Amino acid sequence: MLESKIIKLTVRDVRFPTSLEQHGSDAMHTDPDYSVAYVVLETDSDAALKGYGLTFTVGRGTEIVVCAVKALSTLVVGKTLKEIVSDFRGFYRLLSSDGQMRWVGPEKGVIQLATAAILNAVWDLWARVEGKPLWKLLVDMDPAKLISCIDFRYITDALTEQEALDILVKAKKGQKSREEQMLKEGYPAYTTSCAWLGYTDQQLTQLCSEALAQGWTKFKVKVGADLQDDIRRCSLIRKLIGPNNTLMIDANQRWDVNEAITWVTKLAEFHPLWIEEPTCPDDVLGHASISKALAPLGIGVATGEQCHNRVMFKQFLQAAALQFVQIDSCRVGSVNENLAIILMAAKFNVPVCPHAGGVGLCELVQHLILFDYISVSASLNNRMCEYVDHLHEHFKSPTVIRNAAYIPPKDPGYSCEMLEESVQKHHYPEGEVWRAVEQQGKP
Ligand SMILES: C[C@H](O)[C@@H](O)[C@@H](O)[C@H](O)C(=O)O
Ligand SMILES: [Mg+2]
Repeated sequence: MLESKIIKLTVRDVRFPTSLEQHGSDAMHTDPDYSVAYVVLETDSDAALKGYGLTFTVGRGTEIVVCAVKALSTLVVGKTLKEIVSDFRGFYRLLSSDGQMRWVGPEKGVIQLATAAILNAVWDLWARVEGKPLWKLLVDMDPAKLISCIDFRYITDALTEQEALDILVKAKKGQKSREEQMLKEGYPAYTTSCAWLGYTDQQLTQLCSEALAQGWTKFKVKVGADLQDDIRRCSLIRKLIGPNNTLMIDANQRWDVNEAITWVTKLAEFHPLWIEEPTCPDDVLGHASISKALAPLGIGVATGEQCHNRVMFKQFLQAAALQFVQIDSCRVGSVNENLAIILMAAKFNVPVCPHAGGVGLCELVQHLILFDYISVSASLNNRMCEYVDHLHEHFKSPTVIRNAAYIPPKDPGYSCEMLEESVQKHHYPEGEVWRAVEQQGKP
């Protein structure tokens, strides 16, 4: 089936009106409608084999991403899966370095989100053809083959191919037992569902108490709009979860560098493990200053959900500007680029704690973090994967959480396939959900 040829790419604008109830709200995104550019690759295979992919976006931005996916589609349609995966590095370059399209990137912003959507669909297709969930495809793959999927251009000063290979070969030891452990216990998660910025104190209290009862021990709170509110909310949640559970705070890029240091210092009494996205996501040296200033308070800096590509992550790592690497399955160039980031994090000995939530981000990124544990880092120390309890019901193979841990998916593929009924209902603007929203006079 590797010979299957991709004969058609469709992409749809699928949005969920999450802003109506303030789900997902933060200091910078006050009314997010969680959305995806949803890609389906059709093949000429007898088995009606398809590959499903997506990238996460927010509301009106989706139509631009859909356009970019269409613009890249000619590079994938007509290729066989074999042609792609036998030189995956070359195919990544073809998409990311196209002579006319790269001007609107390169390897950043909308065009990189579109690249992610397409490549996620290709990886999904490949994993389906191999009959394995994506994490297992990666875990079983020969290290040299894995390395051949990565574009090392611009990162060899931080990580050479040989070093990457050595990391993978070294981590072969104990791989089997780590895989068994994951299948039994799952990968540890934290929840962001309790404390979106637009939630009332009452909602926060209720959701947090429910989460505690379900066994959650690690919680993330949105901060950054108003210091007094932050103090009140952090104090409330710290009281609810007690001194031994873990608290993280997330400012979604709200502050200038010095402001970040002053503000977070005032929240230090609540003992957050990390401050996430304190300032502009491109400001490597700013993050380094914040990291340095907050280290004596025992607070680390986490970032990555809006980090363009492997080159930015390289600089963050080189400058000791982050203490937690937040990979995102849809922001950078799919599995190919995330492999590079995961391996660089291993070289620099910085834990990977993925960003998830949105639509489908949990479904996808669980595969990458399982691979990280089983085949790269071999450690759970200071590591956990984000979980948000929204919109899973729209997926064919939704995430399974047990005892606050991700249970490894079993279905073949990259867990990107959505229920066709959900796609149609939420298709923007003609889906029935959006027609109803419009009739009620909401945005
Ligand atoms: C707009 C989104 O909900 C963000 O607030 C969200 O991704 C967040 O930063 C997170 O870390 O989960
Ligand atoms: Mg965040």
